[in-house]
Amino acid sequence: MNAPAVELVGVSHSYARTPALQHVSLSVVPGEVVAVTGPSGCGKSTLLHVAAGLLRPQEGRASLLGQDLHHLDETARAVLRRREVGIVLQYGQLVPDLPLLDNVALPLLLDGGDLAQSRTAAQEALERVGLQDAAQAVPAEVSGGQAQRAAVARALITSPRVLFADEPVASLDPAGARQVLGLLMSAARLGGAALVLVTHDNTVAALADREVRLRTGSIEHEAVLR
Ligand SMILES: Nc1ncnc2c1ncn2[C@@H]1O[C@H](COP(=O)(O)OP(=O)(O)OP(=O)(O)O)[C@@H](O)[C@H]1O
Repeated sequence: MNAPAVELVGVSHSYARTPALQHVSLSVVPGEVVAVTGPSGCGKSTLLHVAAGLLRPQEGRASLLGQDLHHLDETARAVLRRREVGIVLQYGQLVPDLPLLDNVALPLLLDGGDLAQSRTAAQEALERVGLQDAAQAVPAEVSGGQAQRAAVARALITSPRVLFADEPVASLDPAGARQVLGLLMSAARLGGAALVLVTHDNTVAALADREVRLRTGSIEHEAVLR
């Protein structure tokens, strides 16, 4: 059995008085695609933020690639995320002042990558999401769907071992959604990345190996799909 790439054990978290997650445990092995589903407000995004080390839960443990996130300081967590993890959050999260090319190159540049090589890799990544002609546009000059595709290109540029995607195709048309899902799925199926896909869309969830359905912060149902 493969060691889990993503692991949550007994995670609970509340915002002020709103409980968002209660005693959630989940592991995802390399190459596995897990869809996290459930109604609005059930805790999907909170789960993803905890699993990616963006939010420290009040109870329980979260590990990435065998490293307990509780034992890493903020800098070490950021380095682990930058090198090994790709994250696509719900609303793009691009740097407003940078052209898409440099937004996508950023994970390589922050890790000391050569500027020209990083930009070449970013241009190739933009081509894979159909944005080769928008490389010099800043995020405010492109549509929501284009910004979302750029965020996917940025998440994939380091060939991460773990991918988290929060509604990655919600703002895309059917062709764009197929393209982006194809890239994320092949990072898992061919590249061996563990992929956690938050979605409210049953047709997207049906592509996963396993579906984990949340309800009011707890796992209500788990189904092996393939
Ligand atoms: N920053 C925050 N401050 C206060 N409450 C929050 C915060 N973020 C989330 N919540 C609350 O925590 C609960 C879980 O929210 P979360 O965003 O994880 O759910 P979700 O399933 O991802 O929702 P959606 O599908 O609408 O994005 C909800 O009741 C939400 O209102």
